[in-house]
Amino acid sequence: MMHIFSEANQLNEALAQFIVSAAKTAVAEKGRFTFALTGGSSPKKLYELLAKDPYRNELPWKNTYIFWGDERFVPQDDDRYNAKMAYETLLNHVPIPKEQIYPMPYSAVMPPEEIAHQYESLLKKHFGTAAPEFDFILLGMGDDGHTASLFPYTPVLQEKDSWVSEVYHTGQQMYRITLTAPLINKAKNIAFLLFGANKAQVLYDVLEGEYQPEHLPTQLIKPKKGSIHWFTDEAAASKLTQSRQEN
Ligand SMILES: O=C1O[C@H](COP(=O)(O)O)[C@@H](O)[C@H](O)[C@H]1O
Repeated sequence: MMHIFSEANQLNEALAQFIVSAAKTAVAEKGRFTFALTGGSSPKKLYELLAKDPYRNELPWKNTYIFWGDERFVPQDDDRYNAKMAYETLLNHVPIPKEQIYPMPYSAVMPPEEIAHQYESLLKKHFGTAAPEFDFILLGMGDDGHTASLFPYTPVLQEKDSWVSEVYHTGQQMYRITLTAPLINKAKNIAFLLFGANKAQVLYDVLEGEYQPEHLPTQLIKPKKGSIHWFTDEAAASKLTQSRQEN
């Protein structure tokens, strides 16, 4: 479903309300809300908004468990570390028990494969060995069609069994850790957040172009039972056909 707004503020408010509603539903049904955050620049204002009332007050922090969809394999104090921004804008300002926050760790001595295995074990401990179903996964999308750290033409796109994987980004010469598409697709709610004219062509290609997930990994995101929501501004949605904008 598309949610298109003329202004970034309206978009962030609508997404914040949607998150609150999903969180309340999850807590009412199961007593907890499992929420995977995204990195990149797009969610910064949303996180700042969630850290303020009324959202801060309305979110069930004591029953909320925070995870990440992906992480850059850099030290925790590096500005590129996705969790750093989330702590600074949101998590340091809300009454969530610290032990309910699970950033993807970095280690200078352990290889990224090992960290990916550790994070998968952590998810198994948390969700049990059956298919983990996040209540909410927030995602962004890069200009190249990647989402989380599912980058074009990387082996992780073929992953069928693992829930978490390392991936090497040759351009950035950096390892990343990412949830895999099969795991993301088990989520109850998936919301993409994107802004700006620079995302217009790729959004059109992903939603209305040929299915070529090796080139546009975001096309792999097709929830099995859950729902997918696209929160965008008018600039990002500007190349979509009218009928798509209305769906
Ligand atoms: O590198 C990343 O980029 C994407 C998109 O980021 P944005 O700055 O264009 O919003 C993000 O979804 C991902 O989590 C992050 O690691």
